[in-house]
Amino acid sequence: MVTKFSLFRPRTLPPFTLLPPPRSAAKPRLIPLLCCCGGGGTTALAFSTISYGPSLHKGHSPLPLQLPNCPSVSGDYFDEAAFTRVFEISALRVPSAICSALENRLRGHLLNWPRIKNIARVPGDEIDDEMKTLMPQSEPEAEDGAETMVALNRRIYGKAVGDGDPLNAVLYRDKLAKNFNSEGYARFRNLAKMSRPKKGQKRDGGEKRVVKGVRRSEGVLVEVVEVDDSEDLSRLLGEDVQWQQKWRGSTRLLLLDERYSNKRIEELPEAIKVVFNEHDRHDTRSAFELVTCKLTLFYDYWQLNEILEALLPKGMIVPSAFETVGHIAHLNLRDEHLQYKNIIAKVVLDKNKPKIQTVVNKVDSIQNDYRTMQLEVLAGNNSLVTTLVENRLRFHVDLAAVYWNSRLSTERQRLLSYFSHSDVVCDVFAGVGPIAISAAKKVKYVYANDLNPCAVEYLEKNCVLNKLERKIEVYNMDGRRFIEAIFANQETQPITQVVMNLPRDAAEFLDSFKGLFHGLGLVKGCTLPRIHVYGFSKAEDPEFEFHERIRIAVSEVGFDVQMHRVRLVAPGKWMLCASFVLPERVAYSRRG
Ligand SMILES: C[S@@+](CC[C@H](N)C(=O)[O-])C[C@H]1O[C@@H](n2cnc3c(N)ncnc32)[C@H](O)[C@@H]1O
Repeated sequence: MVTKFSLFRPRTLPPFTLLPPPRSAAKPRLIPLLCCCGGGGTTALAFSTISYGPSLHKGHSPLPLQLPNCPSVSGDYFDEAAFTRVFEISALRVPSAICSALENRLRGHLLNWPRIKNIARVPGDEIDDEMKTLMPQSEPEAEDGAETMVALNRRIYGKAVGDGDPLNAVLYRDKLAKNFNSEGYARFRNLAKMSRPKKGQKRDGGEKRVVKGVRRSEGVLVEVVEVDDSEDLSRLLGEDVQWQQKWRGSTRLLLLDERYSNKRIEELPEAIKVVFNEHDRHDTRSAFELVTCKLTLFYDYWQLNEILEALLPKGMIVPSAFETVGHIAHLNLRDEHLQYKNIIAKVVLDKNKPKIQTVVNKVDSIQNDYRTMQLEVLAGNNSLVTTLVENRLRFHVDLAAVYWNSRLSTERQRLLSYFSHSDVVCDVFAGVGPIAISAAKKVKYVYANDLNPCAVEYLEKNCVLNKLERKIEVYNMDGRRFIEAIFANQETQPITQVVMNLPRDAAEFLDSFKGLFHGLGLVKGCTLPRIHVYGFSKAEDPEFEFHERIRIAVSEVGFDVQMHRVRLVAPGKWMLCASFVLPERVAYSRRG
């Protein structure tokens, strides 16, 4: 499987560039653009008009972004915390029961950022179903917060402490202590969370801002920032306890579009105002309110290209693609990337876990006979033995010792489509068996061969793994000898299809077919095999050039060859597949 990212150059947002305005007619706001400078990793603020959506160039950063090319930073390390960005956005806090209906109604006004749900939970106010049955039937008719809690205590425990009078704070605290653990209510897990108020949350002007309600998943955290000027009982009771405030019940946050950040209700669009007015906001028992939220996006949130774009030097092309073989991501880094190879590998690993466990880079081009790759493990575990699935078949592969190329899976499918159930296939360069084993599922019988003993070992394992060992016979020979032996053996079934997938050299093996049928006592006119031979060509007319090589190899000119361009393996270099029926004159010629 090949994971593709489009080739792109890092986006640079020059200060004061005018970008398309946000979706609303509202004026684009100027917000700080965090950028990294080489001067000891300090954060400098530049200003830029912003485009819509989340960006590492927007929001507030608790830490300066340190680039690996900064002199003070090691090329192998970066701090994930530098990718934390905090955005202040507005949200409607609404009763959970009506939240879906409101979401549909306000869709065009809700936050529409990738991978961020526009509904967020506020864990502290969740009520279990069990608890709901104990609650008064209709929320609006409920008593105020204190009375509600006393009533609850009575319903749950019978006679409550201080029965007859509202519980004072000390008694209430005492009661809670018996029923809370660090997670919240021991029995009603979601009811509330016990935590101490965070220090230093005083805002300018003396207002206390309580950050409340937490949801962190996939690198996203939503917190409600509530302006709380009531008596500071939360210090005593825990910040999530709504002591002497309205009892809201279960609520949800509908995150509003970024253009409504820091707006007052009066400034919101009519659609939201109408909804708001339908719910009497002056009713202290109503859960409906406009709140400010802190939306924090962590390293986990950002995508591979966004992280690499920020880490790699300006103007450097971000690595665009990698191949996956089972749990291994296989990079093919350019020279310019090599000094950042560990960082690139770490990000690839982080962003593709758990499927990817190992990241490797090809060290050299394939040059050896067994077509194996020189790989360097850059991140993750060191094992290059993996299992992968192709065409609903499983293959064990040791990338250090055998050839495998997932990019050829489409080509293998194309080839298989030419085979029928009556075919007998001979795979001369079978590797670990992607063609041979897939063919065995469809055709009558397969003879599979490879020169590499390790590939043959895996080929045999894979036959068993796919329960096809009865339909495949495996050989470990040189291709030329194999062709001669398999066609000379009277006991083998007549071969109808021959696959020769060794693009660099396979055409040179075609002379093995010359005179192969001569003297075998076969009747002239019997079915001759169809040969599928692969090759590379850098010629201007690759089909013509490859055809020529085939003609020369078999010393015959007058036969039809069907050509197929498989893929460009390098600029100007095609991999081709030529298919033809072995010409009679070649098959029955006298052997020299
Ligand atoms: C390009 S790989 C193709 C493997 C398999 N068909 C696939 O698609 O994965 C070529 C295979 O030919 C094998 N090979 C190389 N020279 C050979 C030879 N002279 N005789 C037989 N096999 C050879 C290599 O070991 C390698 O597994």
